[in-house]
This record gives sequence, structure tokens and C-alpha cells, in this order.
Amino acid sequence: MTPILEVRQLVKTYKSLKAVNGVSFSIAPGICFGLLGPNGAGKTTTIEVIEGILPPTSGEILYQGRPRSSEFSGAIGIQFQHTALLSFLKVRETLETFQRLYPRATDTAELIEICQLGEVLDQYSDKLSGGQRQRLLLALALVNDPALVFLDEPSTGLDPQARRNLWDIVQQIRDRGKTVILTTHYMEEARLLCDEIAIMDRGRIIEQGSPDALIRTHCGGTTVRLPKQSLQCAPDRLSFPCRPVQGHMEIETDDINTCLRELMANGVDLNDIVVHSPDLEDVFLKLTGRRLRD
Ligand SMILES: Nc1ncnc2c1ncn2[C@@H]1O[C@H](COP(=O)(O)OP(=O)(O)OP(=O)(O)O)[C@@H](O)[C@H]1O
Repeated sequence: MTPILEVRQLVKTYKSLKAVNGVSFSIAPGICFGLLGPNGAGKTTTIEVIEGILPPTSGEILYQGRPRSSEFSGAIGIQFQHTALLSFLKVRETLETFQRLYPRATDTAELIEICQLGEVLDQYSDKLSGGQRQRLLLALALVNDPALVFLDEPSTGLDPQARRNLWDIVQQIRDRGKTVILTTHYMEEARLLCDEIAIMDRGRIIEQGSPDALIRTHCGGTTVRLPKQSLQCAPDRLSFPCRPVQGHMEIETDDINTCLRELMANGVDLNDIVVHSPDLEDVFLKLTGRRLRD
């Protein structure tokens, strides 16, 4: 199947800084693709070049197998990190104003339903909560019924409830057959929403794949941490390697059920243990030696 988007050896330089330094990836239609990386990794620059907002220094961008034409801007929807909304327009008027800009527009009722805007239609757009504002910006990104939707840090600044709400909406957009490209520095967001991610650091893609595959490839099994004194047998009597780490004992296992049964049989109170399943933060740490959010 032809990728909906293909990026080849993209470079974007600001004076001596290579903000994007030879980035290549391709995206199959209908998936949610994430660029995950810390602040300054080059995620926003990458998508702004793809969107056509910034010119590339070099590299190639293909949409449906061909260089982007003048129709590209009509086929995409963009939710910006910062968009100035017109404060004298209510939500409904804002939607209608944007709809009039396009020859083909998504039905208003559908936009309102997907983006859960029913209760704020008569509110002025500068009087919205952070979550409501993000949902309106998302609706504006969908107004032209785009095939490809760009979301730049869609949940930054939202409280946990509003973030979950937004994630539901992004999943719905993808379920309606649209291709979504999002940037994020939240690993939970990338794990939950993305079928595939490219991990960016310092202008480069350092790894790419499905979140689960990346975790499987780069991280061991689940880690169980227990206080030293809680084990009532010698650690080498266990069938799992159990080693001292920073004043605790640590076990890494692919078989958590057997491991926990064995610990209980050896007197360990499960209330005292901490179980950690590897996540994308661990992948980033393994690859770079740094945390995603330093
Ligand atoms: N207009 C500009 N002029 C000069 N440098 C820039 C410009 N825009 C971005 N940069 C630099 O390019 C690098 C990549 O920035 P970019 O915004 O793409 O990163 P990001 O991964 O999206 O980070 P964030 O999550 O903070 O938005 C950073 O070092 C940034 O300071």
C-alpha cells in the first residue's frame, strides 16, 4: 500500500543549529503516528516543514507517493500548539466561519459531536476552559474533512480528566479512517494513541516501531523490588535472579505470576513490593541515558 506520507532525509537548519537532521519515515494510511521526544528534539519543526509552514533546508516529502501539490494544504488539518481564536466569536460562529473557508466542509453536527462541543456552542471562544479550547482547536483542524490530521502536543497543559477526554476524541478521529500525526513528550499519550512512533532526540530519529515492540526490544521484563529483610530465604534459593540494588532486592522477570507466587511462598508480604512494567520512558532512557522529561 502506498504510504499516505513519506519523508526522506529531511533537514532543517537554523543558522548553525540542525533542528532536524536527516529524518526519514513513512506513514501507512489510517494509523496514528507519533513523534515522541523531549523538548527541543525537533518534533514541531519536523511537522511544520511537512505541513508546508516552514521550508525545508533539504529532503523530500511525498504525499500519497507524489511531491506535495497545491492540493495538499486542502487535504490536511492542523491543530496548532498556539492559535489565536477570535474573542468576539462564539464557538458555533467560530466553527461556521472556518467552514466557509473551504469548498468541502465536515458537517457541523458531526464536528460538535466528535469534539464534544454541544454544551459550549454559545460561549465566547476566549471564555473556554483549557480542555474546551483544545477541543475547539481540534474541531477546527477537522473542519475541511482532512485525510491527514496534525496534532502538535495536543494535550499539553490539560488536567488529567481533560487529557483523557482529548485522547478519546483522537481515537475516534483515527477510528473514522483518518491518518493522525501527533507530537508529544508524554509517553502515556504515545503508548495509548499511537500505532507507531518515531522517537526523536536532538534532531534525529533514534528508534521507530510500535510502542509495544519498542518496549519488548529494548527493555527486559517486569521489575519487582522488595525490601531486603522481607525475603525469608537466601536470594539464590529463588528460581529468579534476585540482586541487591540501592538498598533493595530486585528481580527482573517475564513471568510475574510465578514470581509473585514464589515470593509469597518465601514469606514476602506483597504490600511491601513495587512492581514496574517497562514503558517508553525506559526505552528512551536505555537509548539515550537520559529521561524524556528532564
Ligand atoms: N525559529 C527558530 N529559530 C531558531 N531556532 C529554532 C527555531 N525554532 C526552533 N528552533 C530550535 O530548534 C530545535 C528544535 O525545536 P522544536 O520546537 O522543533 O522542538 P520540539 O521537539 O518540538 O520541542 P517542544 O516539545 O519544546 O516543542 C530547538 O533547539 C529550538 O530551540
